[in-house]
Amino acid sequence: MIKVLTSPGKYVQGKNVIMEMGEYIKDLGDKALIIADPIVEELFLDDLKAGLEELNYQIEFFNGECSKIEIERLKKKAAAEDAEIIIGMGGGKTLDTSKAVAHYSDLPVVIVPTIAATDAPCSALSVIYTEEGVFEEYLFLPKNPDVVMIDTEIVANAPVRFLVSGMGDALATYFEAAASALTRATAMSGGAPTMTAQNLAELCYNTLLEYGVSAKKAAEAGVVTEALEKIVEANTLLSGLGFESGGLAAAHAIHNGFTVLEETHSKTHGEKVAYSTLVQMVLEDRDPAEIEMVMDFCKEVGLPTTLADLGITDVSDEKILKVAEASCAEGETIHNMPFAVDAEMVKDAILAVDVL
Ligand SMILES: NC(=O)c1ccc[n+]([C@@H]2O[C@H](COP(=O)([O-])OP(=O)(O)OC[C@H]3O[C@@H](n4cnc5c(N)ncnc54)[C@H](O)[C@@H]3O)[C@@H](O)[C@H]2O)c1
Ligand SMILES: [Zn+2]
Repeated sequence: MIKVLTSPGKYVQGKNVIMEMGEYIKDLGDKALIIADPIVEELFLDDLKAGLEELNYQIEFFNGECSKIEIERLKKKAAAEDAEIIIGMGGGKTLDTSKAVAHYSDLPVVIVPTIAATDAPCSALSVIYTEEGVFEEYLFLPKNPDVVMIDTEIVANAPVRFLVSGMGDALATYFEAAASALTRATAMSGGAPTMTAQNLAELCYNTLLEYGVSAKKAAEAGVVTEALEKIVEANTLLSGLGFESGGLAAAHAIHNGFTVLEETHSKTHGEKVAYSTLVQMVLEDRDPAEIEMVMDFCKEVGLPTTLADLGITDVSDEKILKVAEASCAEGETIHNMPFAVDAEMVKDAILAVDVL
């Protein structure tokens, strides 16, 4: 059995690091195409310009969905501009798109998350959606980003819901890695989990339970504290390395299932993943006290624990079965669970979490 751990070339985190961006990327090339979430123009274009003083760059705004059409559009733009580096700046969708554009253009990529809402920044993976926002496929990339740089001042001042969503995404990491370790499933890294990945996933979970509430309060006040720094690292780096090299299992497959319901489209990735983590715990028949502890954590930080919280108010067996069937599609990570899982079981577990 071959074990593989994969990671970005460099991870940089801290207050106002965006002002020093040029320093960390100057060796990668001279001319950059910045693929920016439209929010960048509104909120921190000046800081970005200050951080890139000596670099030659063009900014192109992201269209809103990480779809094949958008990736193709930006790839053409990179070629037209003779870009030597792709810089992705924004939320998970902008970052995933930037990674894919860099891959197809054969260029290095620098990832600058402006929220800590998912574990997308560090991975060698882009999640592709249709133009309508329905999950389409995972695009596996040959390497992780060259640099990931996250400015905690920006994250602390973003809407709190995003930091909480990142905790939801990070919450799944330990449970999915633990399930994958039992089956020794091949993780997204291309090998079985190392001890390192499993321990990072566990550190991620413990950090959430210990510092999650305090970090949320810091973000509500718009201040950078050590607790906030710890949660940003858990959401971005620990969860990223933990899922990619530790393995995914039921929770993310169930998340993908939820995307078939239009009602859940206004909920974030992390919110759907948090609920799906509870569903995985029920499937696993975990100790009710442990499930209750995780539910209490979700309630305390504001993650969904009912289907209504996920936007699904008109609940029917038929509708939830659709979610469950999509979760169990061939090739889904739910099949990394240490026991056979079928759509009926998933449907019942989704409904059970709602009543719990
Ligand atoms: N590739 C991976 O390994 C991986 C892992 C987890 C999730 N994902 C993907 O990530 C995506 C979800 O990412 P997301 O939740 O970040 O969504 P997103 O990229 O849609 O961003 C959410 C919103 O936040 C806004 N935003 C960004 N920065 C902001 C700021 N500082 N202040 C205010 N608003 C800001 C954006 O404009 C956007 O409207 C999904 O497509 C999911 O599949 C990928
Ligand atoms: Zn995720």
